[in-house]
Amino acid sequence: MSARWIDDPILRVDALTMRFGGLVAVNEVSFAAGRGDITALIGPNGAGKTTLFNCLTGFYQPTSGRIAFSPERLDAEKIERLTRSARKSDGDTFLLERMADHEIVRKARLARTFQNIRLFQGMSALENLMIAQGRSLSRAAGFSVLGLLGAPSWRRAERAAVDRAAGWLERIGLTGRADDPAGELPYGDQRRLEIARAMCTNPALLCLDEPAAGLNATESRDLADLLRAIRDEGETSILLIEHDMSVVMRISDHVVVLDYGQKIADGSPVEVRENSAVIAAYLGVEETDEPAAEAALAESAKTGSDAT
Ligand SMILES: Nc1ncnc2c1ncn2[C@@H]1O[C@H](COP(=O)(O)OP(=O)(O)OP(=O)(O)O)[C@@H](O)[C@H]1O
Repeated sequence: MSARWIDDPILRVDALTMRFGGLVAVNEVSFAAGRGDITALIGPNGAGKTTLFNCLTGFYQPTSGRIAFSPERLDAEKIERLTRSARKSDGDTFLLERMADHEIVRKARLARTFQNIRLFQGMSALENLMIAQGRSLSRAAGFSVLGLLGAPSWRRAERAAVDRAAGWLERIGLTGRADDPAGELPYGDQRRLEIARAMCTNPALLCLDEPAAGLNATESRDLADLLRAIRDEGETSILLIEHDMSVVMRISDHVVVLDYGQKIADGSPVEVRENSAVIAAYLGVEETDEPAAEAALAESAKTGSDAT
């Protein structure tokens, strides 16, 4: 079967391990995420999902392993050459485990959101989206005050930043609340604003840590629609951690399952849903109780049957 995560990965994780003292939170995990795909990382509590995310986005320095990423094209030979050198990148190919978090955001174009909302609560919705673009605005000004005062490139960049922010506010239905403090928006709106903020950095890969957490059924459905639309526009691939199986099954092209720090399954949503190890581990039941577990998984994913 042809799959983008095999034929055209944007991200390849090889034998990634993260230890905290004696605890192995992520144990020799390998997988790829397809360019243009929505890839879901699932697993029971404590499986190592957030730790893996933190390694991808430079919050943790992994104990060992390699994380190769390219917004354009992952080339195996280039990755091997890069691995043998001490360099962090070669053109548009990056080894993320060698990079700091700010470099990963800026140079490799990965953006992430967190389990807990991290908006600037006292700033307006619009300001949150403008701040996300601060770096490209500073670059347009040549990182100088004189640039701010005179450069046409700054004015063009500022216009583009405002347009982008306004476009995202409209898209997430918050135009009317552009000037309201982010912290006063309903929870579901804050979640979508966080995604919009990440999208304002023009990411090649958007990493979302439990974006549906705390959302009601309607908000979850809106979120799924938003993520599918982002994917379908073709500029941004998505990697998400999610416990809500209805969202996972509805939108994912590819699902990777962790349990106790190890990968136990990797495939299409249907393949993973029918995998007995996943049924047993993800639902935390004994293998002998698999029929009951399978029924429960099918129930939790039943609203995902409209997968595209
Ligand atoms: N900074 C840390 N120091 C020590 N142990 C940690 C640290 N971060 C995570 N762990 C441990 O690593 C393991 C994996 O945790 P992690 O948060 O990655 O799991 P998870 O799959 O994201 O879980 P959840 O779904 O509950 O968020 C857990 O046993 C956790 O206690």
